[in-house]
Amino acid sequence: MISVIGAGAFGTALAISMARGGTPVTLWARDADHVARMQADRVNAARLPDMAFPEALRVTGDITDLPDGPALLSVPMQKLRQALIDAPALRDHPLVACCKGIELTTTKSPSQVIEEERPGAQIALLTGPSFAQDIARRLPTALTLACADDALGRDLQQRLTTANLRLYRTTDVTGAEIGGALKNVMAIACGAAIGAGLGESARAALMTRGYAEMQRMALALGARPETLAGLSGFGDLTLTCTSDLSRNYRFGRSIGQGDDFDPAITVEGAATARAVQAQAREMQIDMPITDAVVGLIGGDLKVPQVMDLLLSRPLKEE
Ligand SMILES: NC(=O)C1=CN([C@@H]2O[C@H](COP(=O)(O)OP(=O)(O)OC[C@H]3O[C@@H](n4cnc5c(N)ncnc54)[C@H](OP(=O)(O)O)[C@@H]3O)[C@@H](O)[C@H]2O)C=CC1
Ligand SMILES: O=C(CO)COP(=O)(O)O
Repeated sequence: MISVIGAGAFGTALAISMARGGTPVTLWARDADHVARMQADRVNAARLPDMAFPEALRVTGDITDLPDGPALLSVPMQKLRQALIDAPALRDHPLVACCKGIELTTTKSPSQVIEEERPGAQIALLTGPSFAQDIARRLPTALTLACADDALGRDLQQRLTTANLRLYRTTDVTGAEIGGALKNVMAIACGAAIGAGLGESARAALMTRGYAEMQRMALALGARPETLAGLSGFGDLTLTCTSDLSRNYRFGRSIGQGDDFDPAITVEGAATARAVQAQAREMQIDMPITDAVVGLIGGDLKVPQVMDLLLSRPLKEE
């Protein structure tokens, strides 16, 4: 039995994929009207249209109505702490964070926020390159299941793998979290470059130097280099920086084009860029692309100024 907390695009896609194999899945949403619509229509028209719910998927608005077994926390990073505060019934379940980002107010990662709110809880992270639409459409996807406790990680890997969702395991939670958080920041930078007409070569440079920033921060925090080279780092960076399906990329592109962007759309990299900048400054790590993204989002910099700043940095070894 599996619970999914948060009926956004990703939580709904995971719930659909896991229930298709016959595993009973309970999908919890906070809004009573949304719950009623999903129960009546057997589809999440608001967040993941046209994807019918399998029989084994049950929708509830009652947080005390969750079965035993792992609970997948699928809310945006900046809402994770509040979701845990609002869900006291979530106590003995293994908690699997499905969000990508760093908390702006504390510079904590998903697992650190969960540990603060539920000391001693069994914690894991599900991350990596996958669009909700692809998972729900049964397209093949591969993700990282990160868990410091290898025995728990093995158990969750077995329970959460589905016919189209292949999970790889790691005990390097820090590496997986930093990769997932920072790739969104780099996707905003790439979107801005493409939106401003700077071309594919500029995007390749930003992806590569962005990867160097991801590694610099992750390794300083004790992560393993191979995690960054895996699905949760290189894999997700590639997907998010190159696809129109990515909200972070599209947000960046709108900045590059000087267009408005719907503020209701989840763009994890925006708050995370500011959180990472604060953390990098404290750790004295050089993160020029992250700095540029913060400047672009705040409106302090325009894309041509950013390119001048990045291109005029002192020449150095790669
Ligand atoms: N979409 C995707 O393709 C992927 C997303 N992810 C990650 O998954 C996470 C969630 O993203 P996604 O599902 O796309 O987001 P969406 O914007 O589709 O949905 C967010 C969901 O979170 C709910 N929510 C917000 N605040 C709270 C709260 N305090 N308590 C409970 N629920 C809350 C919202 O509820 P309400 O509707 O009531 O506002 C909504 O259902 C992000 O970190 C994202 O990076 C990872 C891989 C793929
Ligand atoms: O994390 C994702 C793909 O792995 C989804 O990316 P966006 O949040 O940018 O849409």
